[in-house]
Amino acid sequence: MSSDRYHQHFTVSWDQLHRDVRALCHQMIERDFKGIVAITRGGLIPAALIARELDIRLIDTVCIKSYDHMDQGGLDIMKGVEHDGDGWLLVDDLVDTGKTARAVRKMLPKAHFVTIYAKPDGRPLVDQYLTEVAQQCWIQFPWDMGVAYVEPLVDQLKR
Ligand SMILES: O=P(O)(O)OC[C@H]1O[C@H](OP(=O)(O)OP(=O)(O)O)[C@H](O)[C@@H]1O
Ligand code: HPA
Ligand SMILES: [Mg+2]
Repeated sequence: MSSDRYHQHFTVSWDQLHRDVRALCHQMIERDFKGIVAITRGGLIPAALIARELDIRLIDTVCIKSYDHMDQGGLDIMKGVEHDGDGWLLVDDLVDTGKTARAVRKMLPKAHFVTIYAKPDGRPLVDQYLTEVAQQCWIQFPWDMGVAYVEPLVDQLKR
């Protein structure tokens, strides 16, 4: 499948991401987890921020790749875990089609699965998320962006 399905962008700044992760942590404050399993690579930064808020020191990974930028390919699972996720928090940055989530759910059926952002097709696969984003929207994360000079509007209009 290709990037044709994305018609809009939802740009997330570092600051916005941090606030969104903290808001999700507020909803989990009463819970006690054995540790976090982060789904690489997108889940790593939310996992680190959640670990700090909930004082979790034990962190493992499931290493999996599905996309080359906006192009979805086959699932490449490079590393799993040796348990069923019971008592563990499973973290990814987002769920889109749900293909990644479905595969990880099979590996860790008992984990509490959270993402920061969720699109409608993948939403039923996670236990908790903070913000719903339209299916045709590409979520642009801060680690994929840089700060750039923008020409003043008057100069742009001269060209
Ligand atoms: O619901 P899906 O359609 O499966 O898409 C969601 C997955 O895609 C992205 O990972 P990606 O495979 O791009 O790897 P990355 O985390 O290393 O960027 C994202 O971080 C999720 O893990
Ligand atoms: O909307 C998205 N943004 C970033 N990575 C992704 N991987 C699947 N969907 C997305
Ligand atoms: Mg990912």
